Amino acid sequence: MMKVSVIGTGSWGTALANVLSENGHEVLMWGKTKATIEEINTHHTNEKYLKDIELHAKLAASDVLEDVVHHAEIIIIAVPTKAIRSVMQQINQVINNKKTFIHVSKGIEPHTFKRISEMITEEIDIEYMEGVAVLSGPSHAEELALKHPTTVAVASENETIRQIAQDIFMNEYFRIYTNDDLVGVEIGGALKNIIALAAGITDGLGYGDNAKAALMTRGLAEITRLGTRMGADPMTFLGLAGIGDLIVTCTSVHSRNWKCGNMLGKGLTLEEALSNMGMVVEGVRTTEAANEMADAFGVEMPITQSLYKVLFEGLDVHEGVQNLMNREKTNE
Ligand SMILES: NC(=O)C1=CN([C@@H]2O[C@H](COP(=O)(O)OP(=O)(O)OC[C@H]3O[C@@H](n4cnc5c(N)ncnc54)[C@H](OP(=O)(O)O)[C@@H]3O)[C@@H](O)[C@H]2O)C=CC1
Ligand SMILES: O=C(CO)COP(=O)(O)O
Repeated sequence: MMKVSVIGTGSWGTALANVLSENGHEVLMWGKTKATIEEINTHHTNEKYLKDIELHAKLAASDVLEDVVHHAEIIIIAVPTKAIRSVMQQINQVINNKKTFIHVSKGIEPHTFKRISEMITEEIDIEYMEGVAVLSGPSHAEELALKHPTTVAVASENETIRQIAQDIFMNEYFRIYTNDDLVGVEIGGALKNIIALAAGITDGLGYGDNAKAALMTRGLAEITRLGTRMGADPMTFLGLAGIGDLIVTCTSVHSRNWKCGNMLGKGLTLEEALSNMGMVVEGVRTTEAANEMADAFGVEMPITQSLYKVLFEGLDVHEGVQNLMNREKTNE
């Protein structure tokens, strides 16, 4: 059994830390909100993020980053993409030996187009970096916390790290597949959130399964186009981190991206929809990044580009759908 640290006490960090504790590892979580830390340590719950779930009795949390970083050689990073750089900079201030980072976040940084593993590598001094991996796939925290069968991929350029990640997480309800396509697994997890927002919008507008199936299929085509341009293996997008995660996020009642899109389809503004959520909706910022990337690399991404106009330029959602349907005739 191993010591593992988990950075982030939100829904995904808590669900994964709970699995690691269930698997017998000695887990210490870090979060910035004292009340959450106290609740985890005292009541073994995290009601804001994982309602009605009793956490493993040995799962512990702290708001002292230094203690959590020094606790283990394996560090799980589970904060929203927007917080990655600042959290990694704080970790770099207190780190004192080599660590393996396994991140579970789904996004791309606007303007720089950096993936999460690239941001982590940039922010941690090289002498403290053992390696980095991503864990991603169709997995809502709410279901994993209930021990419902869940499968994900873990990708790293380093085979030993892939195997360590597989070994620490895997159990009878959480099945981990290794994958050597770090770029593809990160890009698939990030870009599916854009399509889930769009699927939420068409559901909110009252369109049915035809529209959603169209978005998922044509969405996968544009994810694959941008992903391969970034160096991913196109086959990755037919796996858990591609189509698998696209299915779960576009069809699940748990998806924050789908829920946010649904509110937009029902007429709420982006600001209103986001303030109703209270949890991270990664797809909004990723749409900004992917829209810039589509322009910069000359990759055709009509769904992403229409959604960008809806989110950031005030395009009416009905018009967004009409624009997509009335594009130039083309081959599949
Ligand atoms: N939820 C899920 O089912 C899944 C989520 N993911 C991905 O995991 C990542 C995290 O998501 P999730 O756990 O759901 O998000 P939540 O919104 O549930 O929680 C976010 C967590 O990050 C913390 N946080 C936010 N900003 C900062 C900051 N600047 N510094 C330190 N901590 C910060 C929050 O702290 P506080 O509470 O103190 O504000 C909170 O603990 C996302 O990229 C998401 O896409 C991936 C698969 C499944
Ligand atoms: O990535 C996820 C499921 O695999 C979580 O999706 P949401 O952020 O839309 O809830």
